[in-house]
Amino acid sequence: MDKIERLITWAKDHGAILTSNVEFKEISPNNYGSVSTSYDPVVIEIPRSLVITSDQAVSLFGKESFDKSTNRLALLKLYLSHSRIDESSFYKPYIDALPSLEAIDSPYTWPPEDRAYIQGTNLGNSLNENLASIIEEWWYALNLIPEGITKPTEHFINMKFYYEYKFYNDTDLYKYLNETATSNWTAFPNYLWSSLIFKSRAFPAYIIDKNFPKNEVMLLPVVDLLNHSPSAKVTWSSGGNEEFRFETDEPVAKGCEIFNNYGLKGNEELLLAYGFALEENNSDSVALKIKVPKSMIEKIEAKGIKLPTIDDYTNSVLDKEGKTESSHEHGILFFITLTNFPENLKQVFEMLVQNSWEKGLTLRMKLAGLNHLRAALEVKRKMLQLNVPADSTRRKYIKSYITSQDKILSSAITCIKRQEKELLSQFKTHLITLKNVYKKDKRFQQSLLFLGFNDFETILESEFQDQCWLLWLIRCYNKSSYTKEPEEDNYLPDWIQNLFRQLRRDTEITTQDVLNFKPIHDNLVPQLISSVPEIYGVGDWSIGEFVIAAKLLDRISFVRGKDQECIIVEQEYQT
Ligand SMILES: C[S@@+](CC[C@H](N)C(=O)[O-])C[C@H]1O[C@@H](n2cnc3c(N)ncnc32)[C@H](O)[C@@H]1O
Repeated sequence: MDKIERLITWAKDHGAILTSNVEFKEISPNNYGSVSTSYDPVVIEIPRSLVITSDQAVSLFGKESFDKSTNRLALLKLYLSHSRIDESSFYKPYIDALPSLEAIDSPYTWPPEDRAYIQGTNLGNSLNENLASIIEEWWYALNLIPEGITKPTEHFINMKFYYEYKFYNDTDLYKYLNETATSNWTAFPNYLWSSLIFKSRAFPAYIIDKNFPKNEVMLLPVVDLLNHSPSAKVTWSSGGNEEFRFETDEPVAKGCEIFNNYGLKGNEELLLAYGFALEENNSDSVALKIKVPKSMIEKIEAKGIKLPTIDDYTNSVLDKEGKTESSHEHGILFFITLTNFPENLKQVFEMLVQNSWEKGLTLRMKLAGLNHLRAALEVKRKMLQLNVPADSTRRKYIKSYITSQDKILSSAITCIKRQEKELLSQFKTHLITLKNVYKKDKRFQQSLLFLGFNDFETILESEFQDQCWLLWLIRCYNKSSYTKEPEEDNYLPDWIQNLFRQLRRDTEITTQDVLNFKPIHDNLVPQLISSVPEIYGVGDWSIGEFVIAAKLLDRISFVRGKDQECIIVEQEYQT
């Protein structure tokens, strides 16, 4: 009799009730599940006596340890590790049928070459941090084991891991996590196994007993053999005897797998806690963490922008532990899905680019915000390694995870581009591109011939745009010196001249500013004065003007897209 048969027999012998169409089998190597043998609804009932709750851990470690503990689950996890060495355990048929750490195949235990594929993803980036928090929890639990409990002979060697793991490289860690005997129950790898068993198989305990706190979990033999389908319609309930009842809402066709529904889980959580990912997963999301100073959070909230709450975090592998609703002290965590691009994420970026001349929400803030956000998403997308060979089940899952992240990021970027395009066309008359300047300011255009720029493309090729902007802004400032220029030959908006003057008056130029801009000034001005004195030999063209021009450009423009095109925005600036 194999381990699954033994488990089912044990469960039935102790009161579990299964409809006759439920058959358990190995669906794929190491992956057990159930199929229906006839077109009928499925019901599985598990009596309370078969369920593992914290009550069992209390009976092993004593009530005192539990009362001392602020983390009851940690002791329950230790209980499960311990139960593997307990040959007389009532739950032995269940414990024996649980998958090994290797079979769960969480990224924690992958070999370094497979972990390398998820580098740059949220999952990859947070893996070591997540592992560290499980190690902390293990350490905490070890210290709660009462004196009277016999520990393995290697117990003190096990404890060394707590102090040494930080010095382990990926290969050391891989070896350590995969080579520890199950009998050594206090060793960290066995605690990790237990953690993953609870992550991937536990149910809320209050379903069978309302006295359990909402966050307490239980293990349900037999029902936890069902695999996950996000489209499965099932009901979990309990009758008067504290039994657990699983039922499918519809009949399951003969030969089809009987699925449970683990809830709305993204691929990141599925891969980390369950060791698999779904190719098509509507619940998938990309988490984006934005670090923002506390004062800015207050400013954002004062504007009425609603930031994500703790509920939004529960499905993420990032930032789960110990978060309070409004702290955001480690960053604000946003979730982007294929169908939902969060408005508040956009609003936060708009606030982040606000400058001291902007009081309300301006057009420049909207455009700059969108561009910064797009850049952040593009960086995230570039980090993804899409070329994972699908030559093993694990790599197939990795590929599904990464492909899905890429799809979500790409759709978010498209959404941003669309919103930007709409703004650009709606407010076209408020925007000044360098190309506009080059076209409209004929005098300026001609003066650039002396620097070797015969057309606008040459400016782009030589990456002279920034310097070009500075020259033109200073020319705007000096507008009053060009009274002899015919109006139609130049383009020097008064509003820019006014802002420049204002900034020139209000700004104290530092030595560092002068040092920064001296090379640009010295490289351009003497040559231009001698070649085009009617433009560059009149008005003010000192280093100070270059400093102010750069500061002004920064305040009245935004930088657009991959080409980093700078565009000036005409709007109300409150100087
Ligand atoms: C609650 S258990 C289900 C029983 C499990 N298959 C077993 O052999 O013990 C959850 C585990 O089943 C596997 N699993 C569940 N749903 C899956 C799916 N849709 N595709 C692939 N593996 C799945 C994963 O290994 C996951 O960690």
